[in-house]
Amino acid sequence: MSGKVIGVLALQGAFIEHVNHLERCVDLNGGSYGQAVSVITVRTKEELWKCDGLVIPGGESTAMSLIAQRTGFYPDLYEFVHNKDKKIWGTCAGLIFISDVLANENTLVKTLELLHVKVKRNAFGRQAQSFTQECDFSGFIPGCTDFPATFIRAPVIEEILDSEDVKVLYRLEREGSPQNGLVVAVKQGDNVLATSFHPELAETDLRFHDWFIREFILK
Ligand SMILES: NC(=O)CC[C@H](N)C(=O)O
Repeated sequence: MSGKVIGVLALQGAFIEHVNHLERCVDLNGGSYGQAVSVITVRTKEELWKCDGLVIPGGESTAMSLIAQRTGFYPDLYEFVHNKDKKIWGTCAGLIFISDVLANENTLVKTLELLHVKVKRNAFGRQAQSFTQECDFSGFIPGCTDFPATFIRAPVIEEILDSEDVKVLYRLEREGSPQNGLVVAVKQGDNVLATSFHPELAETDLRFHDWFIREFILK
């Protein structure tokens, strides 16, 4: 099949927002992608193996992990994300689900052991402590100085376990945060991206998803 296929894992959580954002990118910018890009939801292994990349959305990592195990989907997911030719992006619960080690609340989450980091779940507190903060991502997304990043019961990356392979993309500064900020976006090798926040909730702002398509899917 010609062109690239992006899958959005649809077992649980905020997958439809990712699908909408990716489809809008293709509608608006597809002409400059140089090849066809299509977007599908993924619930089965047949759908999964059609994909060149997989977005693992926010939601509840406990539920996502349990559903993957109970439906027998976990082994294929594990194999897929560990294939270095596949481009993987975990947001929020998705970040938790792909990480190696959880610092807390870890009993019910069997992770995919892909991203070499230690993650703290619900690092900013409960739902009521959710927030949107304008972030300067121009260090990795050219010209993107003012992205509205939404954090909902978000995790933070407490420790990078393999500093050769994992590069910090963004450190968030919040009141009370350590001097050099909280790690909320990383890249591992050239095929894995993880963000604590939800770019798919930035209503009309497609810059993050467009960057993901160009820098990961099309490379
Ligand atoms: N918005 C989210 O994805 C929240 C993640 C959730 N707190 C978890 O631990 O899985």
